[in-house]
Amino acid sequence: MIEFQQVHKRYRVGPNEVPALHPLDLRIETGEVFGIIGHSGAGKSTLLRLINLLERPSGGRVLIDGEDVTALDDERLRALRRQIGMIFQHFNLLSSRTVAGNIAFPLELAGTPRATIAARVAELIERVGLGDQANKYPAQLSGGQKQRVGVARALASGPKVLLCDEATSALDPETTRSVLDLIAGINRDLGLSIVLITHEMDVIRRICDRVAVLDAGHLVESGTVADVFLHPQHPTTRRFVFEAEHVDETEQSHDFASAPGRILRLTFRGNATFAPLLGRIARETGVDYSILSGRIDRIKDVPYGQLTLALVDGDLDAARARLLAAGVDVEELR
Ligand SMILES: Nc1ncnc2c1ncn2[C@@H]1O[C@H](COP(=O)(O)OP(=O)(O)OP(=O)(O)O)[C@@H](O)[C@H]1O
Repeated sequence: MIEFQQVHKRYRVGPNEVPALHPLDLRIETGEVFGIIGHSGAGKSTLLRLINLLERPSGGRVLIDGEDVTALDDERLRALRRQIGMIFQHFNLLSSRTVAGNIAFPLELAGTPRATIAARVAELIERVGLGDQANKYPAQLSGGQKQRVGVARALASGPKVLLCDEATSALDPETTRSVLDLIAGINRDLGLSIVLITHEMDVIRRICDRVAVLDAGHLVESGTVADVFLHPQHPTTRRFVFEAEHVDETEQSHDFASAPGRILRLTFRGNATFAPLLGRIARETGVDYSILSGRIDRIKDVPYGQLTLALVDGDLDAARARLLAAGVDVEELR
């Protein structure tokens, strides 16, 4: 478990101290995929780099499995860093070394015996799906392949935590999906805790269990991805969600203004997404409805549906009560 307790960070710029993170508390559970989302300059990299002490907090404590990492001496800090792998937006591979050589590098630095390195590298190359690329150089690889090397290198010393610093931001959408699937598989198979930072809600939606939203150095919202994604509270979170869904909030409220009756937003999760509820409840309660907007998608592996309806006639309160009883989240928009 990684815990931030009243952690804050200021950078010294010339004679001034500039705040990058205001005091925040955050807990990342062992084995989860935790996402941190925010716009450029929000403090995401700073927060991530406080975990392996690439940055030191200006105040507060960072605990890993109950141990205050800011109090570690150099030797124990080196040991801690071996427990924490990291991958980067621009891969940070050594261009003069092959795929195998890049993956072997941290093991060589740690003084691991040659035979052990060779076996471990072969296993990692298979693990990240680069079986036939071991002797290629980074310049001969695609972006997705380079990031697979980055992942293998980060896993080389058998870490408990993997930090991902905008790991897919330089990749096209299809490659992004395949690298995210690789990371999700590593979390599932090896039980590693994963902390990733991104400015894309789609990345969060695809692989994270929980998410924290940073805005100008403040932690403004956190929770399960389903709760935050389906019911965003803070304006910054709402912007991320609407952006991911290609929804223009102003246009939408204009459309809704001309719809008749009451307006409800229904959120279906899991199996309720595919249940034939609406037609039945409309018939039973005499309510008529028109669909103003809707989507069906997935959050990680769980399907969800979100529909905004304009409801007229019939017994609207009975319809609402039946939806609630069927496990549908109901929000009254008007
Ligand atoms: N080494 C540094 N010295 C001075 N200021 C810094 C330093 N690193 C970051 N900052 C400032 O701290 C704030 C947070 O930066 P940080 O890189 O953590 O944000 P970010 O959310 O990761 O942004 P981006 O997505 O652009 O990388 C920004 O205002 C940035 O300019």
